[in-house]
Amino acid sequence: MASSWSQCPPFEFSSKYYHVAGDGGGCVRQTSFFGGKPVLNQGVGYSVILGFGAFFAVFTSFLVWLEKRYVGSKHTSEWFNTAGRNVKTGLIASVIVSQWTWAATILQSSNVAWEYGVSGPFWYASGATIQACPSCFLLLIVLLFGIIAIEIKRKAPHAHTVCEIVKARWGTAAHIVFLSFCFLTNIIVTAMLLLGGSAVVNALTGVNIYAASFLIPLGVIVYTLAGGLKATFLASYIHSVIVHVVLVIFVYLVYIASSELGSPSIVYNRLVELASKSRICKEPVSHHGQSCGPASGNYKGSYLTMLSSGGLVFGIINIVGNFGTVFVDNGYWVSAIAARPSSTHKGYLLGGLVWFAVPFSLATSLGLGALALDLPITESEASRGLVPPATAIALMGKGGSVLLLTMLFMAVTSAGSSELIAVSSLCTYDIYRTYINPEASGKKILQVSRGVILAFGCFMGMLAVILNKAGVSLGWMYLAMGVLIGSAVIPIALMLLWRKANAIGAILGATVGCVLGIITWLSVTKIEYGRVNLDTTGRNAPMLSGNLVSILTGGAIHAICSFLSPQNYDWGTTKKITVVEKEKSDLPAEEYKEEKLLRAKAWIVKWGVGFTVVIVLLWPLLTLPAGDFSLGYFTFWAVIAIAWGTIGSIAIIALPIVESWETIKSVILGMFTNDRLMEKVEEMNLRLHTIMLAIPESEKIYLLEKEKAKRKEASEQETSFSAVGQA
Ligand SMILES: NC(N)=O
Repeated sequence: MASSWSQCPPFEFSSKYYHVAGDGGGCVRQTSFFGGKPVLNQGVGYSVILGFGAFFAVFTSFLVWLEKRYVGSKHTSEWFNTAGRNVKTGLIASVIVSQWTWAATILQSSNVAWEYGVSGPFWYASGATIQACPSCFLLLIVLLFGIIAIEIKRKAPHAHTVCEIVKARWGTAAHIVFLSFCFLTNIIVTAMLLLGGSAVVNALTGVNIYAASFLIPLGVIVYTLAGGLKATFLASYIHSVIVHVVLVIFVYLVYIASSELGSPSIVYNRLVELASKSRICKEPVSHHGQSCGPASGNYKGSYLTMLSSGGLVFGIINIVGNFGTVFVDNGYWVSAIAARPSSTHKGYLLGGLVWFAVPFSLATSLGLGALALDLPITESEASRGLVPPATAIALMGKGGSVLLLTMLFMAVTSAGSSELIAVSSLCTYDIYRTYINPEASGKKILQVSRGVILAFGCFMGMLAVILNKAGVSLGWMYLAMGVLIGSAVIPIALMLLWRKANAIGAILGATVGCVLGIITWLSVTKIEYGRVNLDTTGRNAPMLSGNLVSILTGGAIHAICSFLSPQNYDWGTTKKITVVEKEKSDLPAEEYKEEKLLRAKAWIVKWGVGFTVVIVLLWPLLTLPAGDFSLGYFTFWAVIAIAWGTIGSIAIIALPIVESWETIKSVILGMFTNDRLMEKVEEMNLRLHTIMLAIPESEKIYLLEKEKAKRKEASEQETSFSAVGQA
């Protein structure tokens, strides 16, 4: 393990990233990993963006058509925007996973692993509060939203969006305020998707970053336009499958199969060696912003510890921002609305547990892998999300970059299509139907929904171009999101959970909390660093204070106002929100029964709290005595990452197929045989027979009509014969 630091390269395994200076001036590290040179050619980049885009546009539209043709679903505006409120557990879980898997989930999680070591992926996946209790809040956020999802079914069963519920409960002023926060959330999430997506496509293939920003949303617009929410759900499943297959490949590569790493003990030994205090990190053996030597702010400078102050600060910022992007993103409300009431809670729990593996297992592999390979990644490359592509290239060459590109494309497009639907339903139901045309027909609603998808899709591209031009990075946006939208989280959650919560408190909490959060963020930046720019505002201290002030003051103001003047609301008006097209539902009425929904709520609270205690208390508490991990402890950690990734992937791939087997069978039968048609004819016969039994005259009328039709036919034949005879 003892290396001679004066020799070049300092480590045999990373020799390709070092060279001896021509003037004999010693060892020089490569100044960056990518060095502006793409690994793949532009043709591959355009093929992935346009090829996958076109494939998904055609394939998903075809699946939706098959469902219409052989399963008999009617494509009304309600179906377009709520998928019939009948989506089952497995598909809901897969939707939650793909909707919640952003470019940042793949890229930023590995960035924090590269910065803080093992705590980074855990903090990303779980979010955290205090060092003594590095908790599982991100998972908790999804679990908590599971409770909200059940409350929607109980208290606003016909709602289409979160803002419809706000208006029904708190009136127009609150509606306008929360509509603005919801749009802001969609814009922030969309911006992050395209910033991460375009940066990686550009770094790996050299495709122009602005062209990538415009072309990535193209395929998504087409299939979302064609099939609405159901299309995004079907595409989400396929995207989830691809993301999880690639995830498992990378995890196994780093810890089992790769010739460069290939076992937890190699990764462990390398991480110990790289963080050694005796390592020389001066120019030009290493450059400013590259990882070298002990990790600052970590216990004993180790990458193998949960005791990391940087990780802790990131964790707190993470929890605030992610509360915002779940609770204030209409996309999650739309998914909850689309879920079959008996599937909602299980779908959210399963989705939350499976999603945990994406940042945790992937970043424990690719993020730590980047460190263990001593890659010369720079701070700027890491902030743009380029840690995982660097590791993928180092381990697998071009194949790795194609896999990573594919995985990222899936994440960006599936989360992007969910954002399209989220914005489209807000514009359609909360602006058009509420303020412009309250009597709008289903057909008109469908037209407006599609128009908004097209418009917002184009806006997505322009937004990414503007942000890229302004130099905003994925990492900066990820940390800033909680400052901007955190203040709306508690008021929006209390809307369905607390009868005393009043309108004025909600409005003041969200707006004043946001303004105070921004003032604090910028003031701390000015005081700490003397100047306010993208670099200084993106540092940990200002982001931490801005995020905390925003969410806490938002909640405190709302709570104080509501205690002073409680609304004592009974959810009467939210229950009266109406659907546009009343149609026969396939759901049995008992799906909406109060006792059943209360049982579901008790279930999600029990299991949500159970899982949270395990991950919030047991898991982190067990890491405290470990301090700087031993080899055995790290091996156990890596095994958890591998197992969680593998089991989660199997569950999310298999369950939707098992649950929808009857529908799949029915489509296949319908496509290749007449069995389905015959089944339908038999069912119609049975229905007619039942009607005739119930209304005896109907049989007499039917026989008379039949006789009349026969006589008519005979007389027509006679006329035509005599015409032929005369001729
Ligand atoms: N969805 C997130 N925070 O990756």
